[in-house]
Amino acid sequence: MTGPLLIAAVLLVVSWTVATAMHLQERRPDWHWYLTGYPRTALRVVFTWRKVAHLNDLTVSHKPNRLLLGDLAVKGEPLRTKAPRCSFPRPTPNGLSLRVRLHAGQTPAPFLTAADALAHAWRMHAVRVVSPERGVVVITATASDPLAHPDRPMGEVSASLLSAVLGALETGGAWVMDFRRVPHWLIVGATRSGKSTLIARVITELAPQPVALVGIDCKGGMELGLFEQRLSVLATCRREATAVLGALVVDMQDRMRTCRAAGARSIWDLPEKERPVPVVVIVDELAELYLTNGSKEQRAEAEQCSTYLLRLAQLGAALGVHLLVAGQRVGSDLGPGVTALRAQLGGRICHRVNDPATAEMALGDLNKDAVAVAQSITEAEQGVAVTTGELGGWMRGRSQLTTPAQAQVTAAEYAGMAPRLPGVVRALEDLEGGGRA
Ligand SMILES: Nc1ncnc2c1ncn2[C@@H]1O[C@H](COP(=O)(O)OP(=O)(O)OP(=O)(O)O)[C@@H](O)[C@H]1O
Repeated sequence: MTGPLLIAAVLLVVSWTVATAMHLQERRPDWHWYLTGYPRTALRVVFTWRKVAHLNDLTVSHKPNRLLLGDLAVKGEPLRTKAPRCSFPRPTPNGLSLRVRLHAGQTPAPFLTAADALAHAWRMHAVRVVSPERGVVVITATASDPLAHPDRPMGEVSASLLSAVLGALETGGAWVMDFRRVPHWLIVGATRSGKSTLIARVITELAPQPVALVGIDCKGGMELGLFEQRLSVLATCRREATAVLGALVVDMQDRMRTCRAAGARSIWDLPEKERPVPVVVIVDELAELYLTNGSKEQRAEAEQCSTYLLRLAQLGAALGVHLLVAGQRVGSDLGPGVTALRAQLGGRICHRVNDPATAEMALGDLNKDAVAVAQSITEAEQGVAVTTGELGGWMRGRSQLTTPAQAQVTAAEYAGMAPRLPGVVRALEDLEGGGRA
């Protein structure tokens, strides 16, 4: 009797364990990883490190080369290789990471080359190698592709003013655009790479917040027009854009005076009741603001527009005026103001690009490694981008797909939240009175 009972009990325990594991995997993939995948993989890394390092030329020779004659080791002493010391793998929500201390004479290059081999040896989805300081490389391995489910980033994200959860990063964590931390952002990418989807996502996230959204879409408002109900102002041609940006510069000067009178260094130091509403200016297709037909009038307008944008970028951070600028290209060929503007846009997001120069322009001045990674994004990877992170680092991320219809619904839902910007609206109305372009 005890035999069947025992079998039944074992079956019960096994099925309960399997059910719990499946539930965890579905609901809390990070816990599932910590409890099952991480211990196994950490041990695999520790026990295979020496061998893997040896096979991938990550070791140094223990004995000096003077014992070698051509390819032969003389004196019959076997050459002993020494793997660099690595820390015990630290768990991350979707993988693990370890620090490797290089031997004298070693460089991070062979570790970068060996990334694929390490991923295979450790049965991981991908391995990334960075060198945060001289003599050290950090190897980060991810167990599954978090970019396959950008709508399900792991870990908690605290919702804060002026921050938007865009999707997931390759670490599995949330990809957050926080304008309080990084005040201005540049988004580049070829056509159909995911720029508009990302903008739609940002607007969807900011719509419920007490933030004024100003749209500048010189393609006749075709993209940002979808969100018009939630926008405080929408400019649909360069003439309107110049008027709107000029009025924002005046508004910014008012803010400056308010701060000075209160002895505050930024609007965030002002008492809440006196604090002006933060503004995010969204520019879709930057090139439209700079391109001219060569006429004197158009060149003057483009120059004026560029000066206003630059001024907002230079002074806006502390005064609660933020820029989110998107375009297919941001080259100096658009005009001299573009390079200066780009330097002010500290946050960079680079989708798939058509030419290496665009990736270089978007990321090259901040991080050279990131340029090569951005260039490797394929056409099938819509929404995937390389984004700059903290301390000059970078990361791949994928935005959560937000369709125009979804964004439109959200914009309509929060239409009543759109703060009024009387000075800016007046500037646009004055222009209409004088005849729109
Ligand atoms: N994060 C994403 N996940 C899945 N699919 C995406 C994502 N982002 C974009 N796509 C797909 O790619 C298509 C093109 O995206 P989007 O319109 O955002 O590109 P774009 O860079 O703005 O192009 P254009 O410059 O021509 O306006 C979308 O219709 C959508 O199907």
